[in-house]
Amino acid sequence: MKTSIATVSISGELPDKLAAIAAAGFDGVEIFENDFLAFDGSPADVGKMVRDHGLEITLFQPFRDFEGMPEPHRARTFDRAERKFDIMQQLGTDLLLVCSNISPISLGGVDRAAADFHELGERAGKRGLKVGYEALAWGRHISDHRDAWEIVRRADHPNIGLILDSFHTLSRKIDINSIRSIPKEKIFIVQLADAPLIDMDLLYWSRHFRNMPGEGDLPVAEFTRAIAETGYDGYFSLEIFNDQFRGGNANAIAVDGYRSLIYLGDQVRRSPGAGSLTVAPMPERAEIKEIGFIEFAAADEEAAELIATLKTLGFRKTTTHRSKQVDLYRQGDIRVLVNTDEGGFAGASYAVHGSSAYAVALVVDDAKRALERAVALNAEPFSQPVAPGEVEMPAIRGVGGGLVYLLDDKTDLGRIWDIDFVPVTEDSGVESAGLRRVDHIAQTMPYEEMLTWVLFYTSIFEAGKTPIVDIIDPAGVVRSQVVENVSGALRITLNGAENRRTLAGHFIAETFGSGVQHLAFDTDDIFATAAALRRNGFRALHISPNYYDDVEARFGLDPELTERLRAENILYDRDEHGEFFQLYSPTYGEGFFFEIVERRGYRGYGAANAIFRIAALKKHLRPEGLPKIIG
Ligand SMILES: O=C(O)c1ccc(O)c(O)c1
Ligand SMILES: [Mg+2]
Repeated sequence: MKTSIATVSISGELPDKLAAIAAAGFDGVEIFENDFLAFDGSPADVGKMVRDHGLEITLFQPFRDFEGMPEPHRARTFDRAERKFDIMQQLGTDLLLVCSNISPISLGGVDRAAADFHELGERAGKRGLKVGYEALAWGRHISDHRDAWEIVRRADHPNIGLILDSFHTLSRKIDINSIRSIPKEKIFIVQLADAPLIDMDLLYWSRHFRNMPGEGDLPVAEFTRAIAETGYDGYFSLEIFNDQFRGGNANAIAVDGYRSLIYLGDQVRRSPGAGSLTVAPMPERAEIKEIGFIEFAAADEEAAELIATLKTLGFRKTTTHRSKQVDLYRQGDIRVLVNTDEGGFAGASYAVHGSSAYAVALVVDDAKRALERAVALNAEPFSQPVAPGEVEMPAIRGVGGGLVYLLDDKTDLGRIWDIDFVPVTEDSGVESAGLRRVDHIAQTMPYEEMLTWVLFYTSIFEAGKTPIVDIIDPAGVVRSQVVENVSGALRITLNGAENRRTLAGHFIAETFGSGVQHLAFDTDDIFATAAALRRNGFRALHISPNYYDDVEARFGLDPELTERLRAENILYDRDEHGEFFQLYSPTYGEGFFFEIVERRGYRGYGAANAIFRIAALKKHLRPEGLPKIIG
């Protein structure tokens, strides 16, 4: 599989775009005409710059409003094409993309268009160039790749072929199967883009909302599979028009793009009939069996406050690390590590972000293979020295520069608590609150980063994503999307903040980056848990009484249940699968908090309650700009 990306997909000036594209690992680049026109240098200069980066120019585009023009426009259109051929020869590329005509004066007729292409093929052939025809989803006469293919077929010229673009085909829900009967040598190149499902005008959707394969909702893998089944093994080229990417970080977008293509190739490679596609093999997506631990970096009073909170939540210190200042707090299957070591990555993380849950360990079937896949997908591996005899945990860098450790039961990784830790007996003076496991981990990030991390998790791990929902904060909207696996062992909510006045935005600004903003633990009996927490001295987040009147009316609750919810500050929700109960802590530090949930079949995350608990949580934050009050 040869990889390419259109310059239009990346932010910045042409030289910056090319540098980012090359650094990310692409083999080729489509030169988008506007990027070329805005660049102060000759076509030959651009060609040299591209090749100096080790890239190939896969095509020059777009050439618009060509086929079916009445005279005298027709003659002028051919003159225009000759001028573009001149540029292509100086650039050093042999393929021109012609997109279907949108001009109101263009004439229909498959044979007329085929004749135009035949003549263009003659002219291109004289110069050793080729022309590919692409059906725009909003083309005036041609808006379907099947019609474009019929024109190419009738043009019957070796220098005229078809260009398939997943967006144009999938946005119109055109039968993918129709691709399988196109001869592979007539497919000159394949362009790929995904998009979120939004019901809007096709042109506007395409020009502003495309995203990388796997980031949206279109069946791009099925589309690619159909192409692979033709035997095509040429370039797959990303062509992403996206407002956010245009303003984003060129390097990060290019890395995401490359990851999306490699991941797509891997998905297609695994299906029967895709044998022609040359893709380097990598281990399959790793199945997450449980959350191994969550590790906080903390120091001084913040560490003391965290430990005190963990105790009121019913956690007990059970073991301590042999060589580092790291203690393990346990309850049910939940393991929370508190790392107060000044050395190592935890110390460095603390210095930058303050106390935070900077590392999460995921238990997979085979940690080594999971790491291998992550690295194949350009994740950044992480390691640091360990003391002799201690276990070296494979890890990759995750959200906000934090760590994702990978554990398994196959190796010493499964015995890490016996090897690296020694038991302690400490009377914590608190009772267990019946917390059983981690329900979900909420990571907060700037909105622009969300697609990056959705792709990161779903490409490396066996997990799917839910649609994005809007969470209303009194100071703005926060977008939330869930990455989860079928067993429920992995549930991560990604929250994208657009401004710093929201609870999520405040957290990012004050902790200097993205990270885990809250942890949700699961109980079998929320009322028993609430009572135990109260006895431990835990103070639940106070919820407005108005909420309970509404919830009782909305769900038709028994007033006795409403009264119990109100007394314990428990939030309630229901979906078609069952009921949901939520209890929150106040915020700590710059907006971190804990949540406790009981699921009675319910599958969501209480989005309907978010507006109420966010308003309540925000009351605990110090006002913006005021100095922190100690003590
Ligand atoms: O939006 C457009 O006009 C446009 C141009 C060229 C393409 O290849 C395409 O997919 C869309
Ligand atoms: Mg296209």
